[in-house]
Amino acid sequence: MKLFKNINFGKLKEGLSKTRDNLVNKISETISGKAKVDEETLEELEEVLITSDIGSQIAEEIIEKARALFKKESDRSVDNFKKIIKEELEAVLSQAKTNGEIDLSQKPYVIVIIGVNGSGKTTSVGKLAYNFKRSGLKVKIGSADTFRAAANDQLEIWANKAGVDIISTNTKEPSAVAFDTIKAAQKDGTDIVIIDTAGRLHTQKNLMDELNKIHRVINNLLPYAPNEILMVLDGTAGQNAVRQVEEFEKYTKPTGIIITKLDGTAKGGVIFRIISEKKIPVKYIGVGEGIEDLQDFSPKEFIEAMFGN
Ligand SMILES: Nc1nc2c(ncn2[C@@H]2O[C@H](COP(=O)(O)OP(=O)(O)OP(=O)(O)O)[C@@H](O)[C@H]2O)c(=O)[nH]1
Repeated sequence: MKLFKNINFGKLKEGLSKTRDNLVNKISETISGKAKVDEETLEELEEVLITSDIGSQIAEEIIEKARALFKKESDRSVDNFKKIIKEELEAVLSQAKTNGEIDLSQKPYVIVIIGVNGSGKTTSVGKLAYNFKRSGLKVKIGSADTFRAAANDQLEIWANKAGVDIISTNTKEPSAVAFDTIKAAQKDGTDIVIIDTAGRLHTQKNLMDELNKIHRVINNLLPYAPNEILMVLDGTAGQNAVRQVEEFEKYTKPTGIIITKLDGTAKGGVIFRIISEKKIPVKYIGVGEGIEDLQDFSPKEFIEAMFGN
């Protein structure tokens, strides 16, 4: 089923302003006043790209591509360079693209949300539930963050705001909450179940193992599930976000990524590294604290918003 697409271009552009300053505006400064992009300028540009958060590998590839194209085309104008870099960055983001559809042939469709503490999991669950509800789907949230009492209250507030059901048996263990939520969903024909989990670090082996237990319990009830394991990454963590994915991958297999807090950070360039190195699709991006501020991720719109056209 094709879902309602939540992309507010103005908000996206505003949210990416610091990342734009750090990347696009620095590129513009380096080439401004120059009629042509010569070899010396290309080297300066490589430096700018490397010091942004896109990572040195992508930076080098872009400069190599520009160099090769300039040799062939002889159009060394600043505009042509900007065109090349836009196309290259969009190609990086398109490496792990999704069609934005979900398969409801078997219900409920189950999404498990994972990530380190404070990355924005609970907030993203609330926003996701709201987006799904707007697509006309019946949604149920399972509050399997049974470690932090406040997390439950927080999630209940979000569920109320989104107007969806929540199962929060906070005296139980997380996998039992997942069990109860799916049972309840089967009973009342819920389309989508979203399971929130407690924040954890890869060093907490027992908590990491618990993720597998939640997975097993869901899979025992529904052999096709979970349909999605979405890892939430705090965009302000920059390069650290890539390491977090690698550490979690030792225990579980994230099928998609949500990058939060892209508003207010200059480090949004990390999205390029995540996609190019991990080849895991970025499904949603958080650009604010409000319920409408979880947007669908689209490479084209993201690049247009970054370059500010
Ligand atoms: N500006 C901004 N803030 C966000 C965004 N997403 C989450 N936050 C804020 O980040 C903080 C942490 O969010 P939570 O959703 O509580 O994070 P969590 O991962 O559930 O935290 P734990 O349960 O402690 O692991 C809150 O203050 C949120 O308002 C976003 O996209 N933009």
